[in-house]
Amino acid sequence: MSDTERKSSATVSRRNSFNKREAGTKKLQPVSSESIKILFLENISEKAVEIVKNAGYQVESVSRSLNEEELIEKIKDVHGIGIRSKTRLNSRVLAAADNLQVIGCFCIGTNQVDLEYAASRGISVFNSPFSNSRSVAELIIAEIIMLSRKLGDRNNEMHAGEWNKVSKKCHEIRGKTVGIIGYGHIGTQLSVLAESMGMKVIWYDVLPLMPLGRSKSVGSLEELLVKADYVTLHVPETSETKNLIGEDEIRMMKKGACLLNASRGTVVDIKALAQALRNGHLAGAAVDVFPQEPFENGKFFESELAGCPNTILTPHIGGSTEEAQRMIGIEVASAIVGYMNTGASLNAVNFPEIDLKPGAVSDKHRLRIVNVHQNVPGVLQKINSILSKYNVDKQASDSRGEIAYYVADITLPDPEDINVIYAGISGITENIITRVLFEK
Ligand SMILES: O=C(O)[C@H](O)COP(=O)(O)O
Repeated sequence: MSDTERKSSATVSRRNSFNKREAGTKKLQPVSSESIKILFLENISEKAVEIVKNAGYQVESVSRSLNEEELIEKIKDVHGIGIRSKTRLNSRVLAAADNLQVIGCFCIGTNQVDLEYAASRGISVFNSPFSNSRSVAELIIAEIIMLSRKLGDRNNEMHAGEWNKVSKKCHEIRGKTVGIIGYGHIGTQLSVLAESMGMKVIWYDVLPLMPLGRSKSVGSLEELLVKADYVTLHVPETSETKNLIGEDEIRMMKKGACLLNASRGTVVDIKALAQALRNGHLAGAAVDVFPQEPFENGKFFESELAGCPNTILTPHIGGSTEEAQRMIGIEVASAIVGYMNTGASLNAVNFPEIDLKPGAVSDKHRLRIVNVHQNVPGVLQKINSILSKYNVDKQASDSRGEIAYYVADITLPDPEDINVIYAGISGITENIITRVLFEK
């Protein structure tokens, strides 16, 4: 659908619904909530499904991720999509999404989405920056103990019928040093848990941050690698973190140290890690994330790490607990509904942030204009000249990079005027998306 077709079909549906509006109604919402289509992939929690259904939207939930071609087909007519870490929303996929207005990443990471391209198309992206951090931190604590007691190997042996009672090279974690790379939501949770179990905590972050408890920041990654008995990664996937831990960094680690990665698969050079485990430089590793991960459960998985000594491999389950998924479901689904119904972009990761509170309830024809436009001089003047005939109750605008976001509440003497306003604003050359929301 071309931009012109997109605009005109929206005008028609909005006009029809506006005429059906009942007097004395109070909540902002899109023209016709029931025509909004949301696609959820990767087994997003039932709680999230419930929230978007309660908003009146249509929702389709698929338990797996989709590949690029499948996505291009499926994303065509949806207004919102919910994904987790596996689904790649690159510019080719997003270019096919004619109606898409909002993306919900039901996880922490947003590296799987081309955020800048999404913004340039007026699509806002939300995530859940901390709801699964406790689950990841608990997994790391469990794995530190498992590695220090070589539980993975003992478990495998027992299942294979071999009794192997040993204490050599098995240790308590009390008094040992854990080195946390990335002191964000997960790193700090882990810091507190590890310290409460008697571990010494050192950490390294590119930002100056407040150390929790008795933890200490170190001046460089190298210093952390040299000092820690357990090195654990909690960084996002960026160009700076790609292969952050390679052959040289592994060599710097203490002989007999362990490496844990529950961040992103690209952060560790898997080949170098496998080699260090096989030649005994490292005593163990726990890896939850991989450069290539299967799209769905039950698929074949292979890695050079398979069969390495004292190596725990898990299928990207750091955040996979009922508690985390429920919390993430509530947080991100509410952000999607908030954005669709009121235009609130607070905490969006790629968008200017506006959260315009609706004014006192009125029995007049009040509506909200939500507009994304190119961030160039003169656009606000054009919008305001279109709105100058009407009473603008409130307005707000903000910009981020190449896009600007504008939200205004206006009162109309004649409901039919909405068509003039909509056509005017969406017809501005710099317009990216214009939406109209009603108090119903
Ligand atoms: O980004 C995250 O929050 C974690 O990697 C978990 O991702 P998941 O929701 O795909 O398990």
